[in-house]
Amino acid sequence: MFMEVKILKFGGTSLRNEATRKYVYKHIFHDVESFKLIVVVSAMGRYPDAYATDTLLSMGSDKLSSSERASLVSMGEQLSALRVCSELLEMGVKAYALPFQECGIVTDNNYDYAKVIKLDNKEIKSKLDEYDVIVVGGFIGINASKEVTTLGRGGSDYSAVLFAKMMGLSSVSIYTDVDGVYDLDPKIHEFAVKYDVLTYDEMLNMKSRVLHERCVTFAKENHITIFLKGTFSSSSGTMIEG
Ligand SMILES: Nc1ncnc2c1ncn2[C@@H]1O[C@H](COP(=O)(O)OP(=O)(O)O)[C@@H](O)[C@H]1O
Ligand SMILES: N[C@@H](CC(=O)OP(=O)(O)O)C(=O)O
Repeated sequence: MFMEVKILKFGGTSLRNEATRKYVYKHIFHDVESFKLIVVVSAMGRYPDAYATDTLLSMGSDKLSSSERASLVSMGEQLSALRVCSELLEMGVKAYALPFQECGIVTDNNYDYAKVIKLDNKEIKSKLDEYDVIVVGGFIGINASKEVTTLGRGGSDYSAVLFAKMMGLSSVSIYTDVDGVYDLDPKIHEFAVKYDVLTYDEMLNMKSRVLHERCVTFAKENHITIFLKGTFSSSSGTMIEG
């Protein structure tokens, strides 16, 4: 039976521990009924959590080359994908953790803030024929020599829209620890007001860290609607489009 593909991205704050990942799996279980899923994951948690990006960075010397630093830091996303995949398999879901070499996001050699030069869906498409859920680390790409590169801090949001483009999809769902985009950071401002809908330009002008700038710019250029939703909430979130 043909099933449409859907992309869900979960940030590090949603993947921090078993309790938070229970909410992640609720969303996956809901959508896997009707779609084949590409689940884009960030590294689990924040510093000093064991495998968070800044924890990994703190283990590396300044003397590492940028390629070595990309290898080190990408391990957070790789571990996260393998852990989420393992937990899904234990729950009976036909899941596969896509290795970074198969991600199809081909970049230049700027290891810290790589520029995407090609999107190749061959590997992911063939795995989607076989599995119901493909779990893939966000924030990472590969260069022409199949070395790992990174897309810039916070770049997993960008990965989500890159996979949408790669698969010819017109929307992505990005889940985070707040239930939408607000006029001010809702964690700091008690009376912040949530937007139901925003244009790409309104989102870019806010300069908020809730979505990576590269993600919104790419979505705008490629007409990809972003649904920003709360992992721990059932509200409809914020829709970002034209
Ligand atoms: N205008 C805003 N609306 C919503 N969240 C915002 C805003 N400005 C800043 N934030 C912050 O963005 C955070 C989500 O981004 P981030 O920490 O990168 O999450 P994730 O781990 O899901 O990638 C929220 O916890 C919130 O504190
Ligand atoms: N883990 C990377 C990439 C990322 O996008 O993470 P998050 O989705 O948790 O903000 C970082 O911290 O930069």
